[in-house]
Amino acid sequence: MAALKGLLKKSLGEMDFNAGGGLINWFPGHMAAATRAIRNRLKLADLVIEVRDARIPISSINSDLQSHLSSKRRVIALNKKDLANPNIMHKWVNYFETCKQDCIPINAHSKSSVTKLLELVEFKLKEVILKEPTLLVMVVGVPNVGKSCLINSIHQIAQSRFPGKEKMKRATVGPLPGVTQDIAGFKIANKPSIYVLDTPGVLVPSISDIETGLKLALAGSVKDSVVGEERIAQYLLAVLDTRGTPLHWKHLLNNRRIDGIAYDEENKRYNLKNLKQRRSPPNRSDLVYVEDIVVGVQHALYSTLAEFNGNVEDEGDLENLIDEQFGALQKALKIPHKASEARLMVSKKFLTLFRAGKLGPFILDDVPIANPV
Ligand SMILES: Nc1nc2c(ncn2[C@@H]2O[C@H](COP(=O)(O)OP(=O)(O)OP(=O)(O)O)[C@@H](O)[C@H]2O)c(=O)[nH]1
Repeated sequence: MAALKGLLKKSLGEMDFNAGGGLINWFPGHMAAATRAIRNRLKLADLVIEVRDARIPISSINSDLQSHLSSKRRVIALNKKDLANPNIMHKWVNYFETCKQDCIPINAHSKSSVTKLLELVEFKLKEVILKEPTLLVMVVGVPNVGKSCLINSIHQIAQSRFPGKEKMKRATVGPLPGVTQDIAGFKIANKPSIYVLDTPGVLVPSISDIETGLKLALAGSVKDSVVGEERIAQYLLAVLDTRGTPLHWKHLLNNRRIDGIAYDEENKRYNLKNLKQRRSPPNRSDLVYVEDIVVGVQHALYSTLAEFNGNVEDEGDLENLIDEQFGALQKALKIPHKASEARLMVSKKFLTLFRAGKLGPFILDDVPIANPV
């Protein structure tokens, strides 16, 4: 890991990062104002669903608001669990359990997964509050963690539970008794009535170090243009190499060969002939094409790492390996050799594959030994 950190420092050093944000302008100014607004809105909520990205359960937080959030009734939803490594996810769930913090891995696109989250929310509210006529649940989280998708799924579940009922238009809620505010939400339960507010609170991520910023960028919570796709891709390659991940792909690549994709040593490409013959209907060709690319990318990273004579813990060696991998990826991704912006194009395509989960499930944050959430 020392090599990875050294490499980050070298490649990003000129960006003069410091805890206050340095020269990198990670977020537009108006987001800080949003944090103040959320603080006020949070006062209305009886329970908060804090959505985090399951691939970065700690990096996707707003540390300024953590004390505020943990003092409320809170359920942490680790969203995008379909993109996260289930074995490590299990460790994260244990970790949150040890911290006595309710947490549930979800997929915001899946109705059954969101239903389980709502069951937990109802349970948490009903176990303590029976008399309140109206209870409010607020969804918060940093950008791109899936808040809107979650709220959409909640909306659909609410409609099936209470068909014909209108959205709540007005409710007597607020920090002071008798204060009435216009609030829109979806009813998810009766006795007591529980509503989920239809607008999420967007939290500003806390970026205490460059690696946290890169993890957020990799997960899509920070715009690519802020750090640059090449740096993000370089970071991803460094993580994969130092963890030895591409070496595990050997097994996958072998299985795929059995599936019908044979590697043609002579022409240095995957031969899809058998696969195409066996698979029908023909409109699966797009799928086969993506599969072909993924196999090519995995093979490129596997073979460069397997043949690498250096030490991935050495900063210079790691940098050389990554440079070589950019070249191998360029071939695998079929990017014309002379493309002047080849490295940028490689980075963009490589990141797209990673973000779509095509390179396998991942968790970038390490599970802490202990400590609060
Ligand atoms: N694979 C996967 N993708 C998801 C999941 N939930 C959301 N997404 C995707 O993540 C992206 C961001 O989702 P949004 O719901 O717009 O996220 P948000 O938190 O509302 O984003 P902001 O509006 O930027 O605050 C979209 O492309 C979603 O399709 C999930 O559980 N799994």
